[in-house]
Amino acid sequence: MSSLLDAHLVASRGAFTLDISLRIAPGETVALLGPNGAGKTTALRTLAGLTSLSGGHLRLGGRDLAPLPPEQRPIGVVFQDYLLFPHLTARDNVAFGPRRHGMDRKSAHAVADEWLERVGLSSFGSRKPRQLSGGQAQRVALARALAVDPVLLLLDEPLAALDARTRLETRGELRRHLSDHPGATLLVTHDPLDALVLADRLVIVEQGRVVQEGDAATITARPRTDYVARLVGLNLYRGVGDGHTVTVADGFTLTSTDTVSGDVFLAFPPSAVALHPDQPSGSPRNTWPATLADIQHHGDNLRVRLEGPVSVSADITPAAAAQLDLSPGRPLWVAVKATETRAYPAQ
Ligand SMILES: Nc1ncnc2c1ncn2[C@@H]1O[C@H](COP(=O)(O)OP(=O)(O)OP(=O)(O)O)[C@@H](O)[C@H]1O
Repeated sequence: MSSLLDAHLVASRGAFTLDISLRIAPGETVALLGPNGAGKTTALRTLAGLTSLSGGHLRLGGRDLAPLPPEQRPIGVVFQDYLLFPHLTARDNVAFGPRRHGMDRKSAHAVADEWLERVGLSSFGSRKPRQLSGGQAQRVALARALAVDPVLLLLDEPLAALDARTRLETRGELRRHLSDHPGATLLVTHDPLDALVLADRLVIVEQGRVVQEGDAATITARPRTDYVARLVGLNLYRGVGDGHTVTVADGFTLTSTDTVSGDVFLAFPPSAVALHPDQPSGSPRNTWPATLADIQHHGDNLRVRLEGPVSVSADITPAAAAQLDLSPGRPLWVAVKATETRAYPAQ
């Protein structure tokens, strides 16, 4: 599909340099994920025109946006700090965009009322921002960004301020809107669930560069950095492959049913790891001795971190934990079936 947004964003903020390419097709939602300080907000700011480009290009629907000031860009923005006009009511905040695009007051209010209803705030239209909770203000900001039918919609952690229940509802609501939205959408989020539910494609940035992009299934199956592996909850190792074995640390090899060679990654989920008090015998599995370093709750299970020739996370049930008598420093044996690992080229 041809791109609606075609951008190569190069910009500096202090010592930090952003240099990423982004393409988004009409109707497509792309999630931009990355650790703190990766450059996500800087990317949004360059798209919105709040930080200028020092290189690259920025085209939306074939039109060069780079020379345009923020207010002339056909872009709707919800920033993390969702600045609303403090002196305007919620309704007038949402009506502001349509009014600025030349709509008469009555029609703009009708559009605003419709959007306020969609975000569940129809009875809050006459309130000023200071009379709204953070979550309500965020939803007004969302309504305000959507009310102008933007060609490019930018969402910076749009659900972060909402409580769990409202977040669930609003996420579903947002998903419905995004699937109707003919424009391009860029969503910045720390929440992998938001990304998986809302986005068609993920772009992962670290230190101002794209480290991985693709659909959720591809990224989940084949993470390429520690950050991505943690994000999708996998153990990830880089090593040298030779047939079914991958040397991931000095003299330490793991076995996979995949066939690989050269520079490769090997990944498996914490649920694929079994822990034993003694060396397991007989089965053709990856086994090694390790020491328990940390235990945390993870849903109904426990996630255990072990140190050894490589560090590894394991998910175990509370019952198994009780049997193993887990305490920090406890020596254990780790076992991972070769069939549960995935090995794939790093390049
Ligand atoms: N005004 C500024 N002056 C100098 N450096 C800045 C400025 N704003 C941001 N930076 C730096 O730019 C880098 C990228 O910041 P940015 O806010 O884009 O990251 P982010 O991915 O959005 O992070 P977070 O997830 O924490 O919001 C960081 O190293 C940050 O310290």
